[in-house]
Amino acid sequence: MTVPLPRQEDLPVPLIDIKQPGAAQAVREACTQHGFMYVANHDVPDELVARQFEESRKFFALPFEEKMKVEADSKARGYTPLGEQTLDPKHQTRPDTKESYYIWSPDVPADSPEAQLPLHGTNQWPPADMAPGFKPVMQAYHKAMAALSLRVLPLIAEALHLPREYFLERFTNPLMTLRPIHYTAEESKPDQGVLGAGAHTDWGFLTYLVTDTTPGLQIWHQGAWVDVPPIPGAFVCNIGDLLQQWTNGTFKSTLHRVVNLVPGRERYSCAFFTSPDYDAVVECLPTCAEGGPKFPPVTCATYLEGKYAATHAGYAQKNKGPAAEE
Ligand SMILES: O=C(O)CCC(=O)C(=O)O
Ligand SMILES: [Fe+2]
Repeated sequence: MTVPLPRQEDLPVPLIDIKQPGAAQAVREACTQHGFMYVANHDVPDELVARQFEESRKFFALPFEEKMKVEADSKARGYTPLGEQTLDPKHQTRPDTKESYYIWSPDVPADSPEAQLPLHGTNQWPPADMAPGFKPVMQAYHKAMAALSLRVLPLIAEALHLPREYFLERFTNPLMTLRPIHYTAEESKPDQGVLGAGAHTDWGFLTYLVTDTTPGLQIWHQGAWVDVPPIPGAFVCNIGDLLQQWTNGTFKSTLHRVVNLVPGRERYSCAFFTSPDYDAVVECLPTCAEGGPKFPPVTCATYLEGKYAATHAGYAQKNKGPAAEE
């Protein structure tokens, strides 16, 4: 770690060294009280994080027509332009002021049977002459993040008083999505429905977020929006809806949003969304059953597809029945 970590009392959510003894209990407290934590001592090299940002900046700086050559397809792989996503349609007057790029695993050949499944397909990459470093760096970053998220699973299981391998058995071919994001310099006006990213909860199991030094992430905590600034060397990690449902609401999938309060300043972040196997059934865990199940069982597939269709205009358009593209 190159920069010393801040003191816990100066932070809005717990900072957890995932190798420290007692980490599972600290995770439990963070996930039940905040739904968010900072994850430190994660072994993803700072240098790889920095290279990810370099490639992200270079890609998003390309001309619009070039980026649109790899526009996200019906499997949500590729570039989503400004205006394509509205995370909180009820309260936003305009789409999120951001553009992004989705890179997934599983990444399967287009002619394989797996590619017929929703949300399964082949990653798209910008041509090498347009963005030479993008593919190798994003692939390396995806690999490092996938490895980290599998290392964290036993800790989550322990925090829930489950056998340590419980989630690993349900993450044999998991859906994991890397999403570099670029927010424009436009100032957000939350009371007028203009935001970098509208208020939302994440949909999957756990999300690992890294941001350039620009603040903007806010979480809804005890009736107020609270800033969660980036910490160099740590990921912001939050619970998604699937883990909330799995834990019967014990772990919170917390509402959050992105606001640009510094007009004229762009922002780059990169989210790594983790979810279990496509066909994993998410239903009340035995250790969280007190009071009876609060959510009906759902498969990972059904839940995620619904969310893509509800918030991504491009995804909805490309999947709207037999006449749709592809
Ligand atoms: O960019 C950020 O700080 C947050 C992004 C986010 O919440 C998301 O993509 O789900
Ligand atoms: Fe989010």
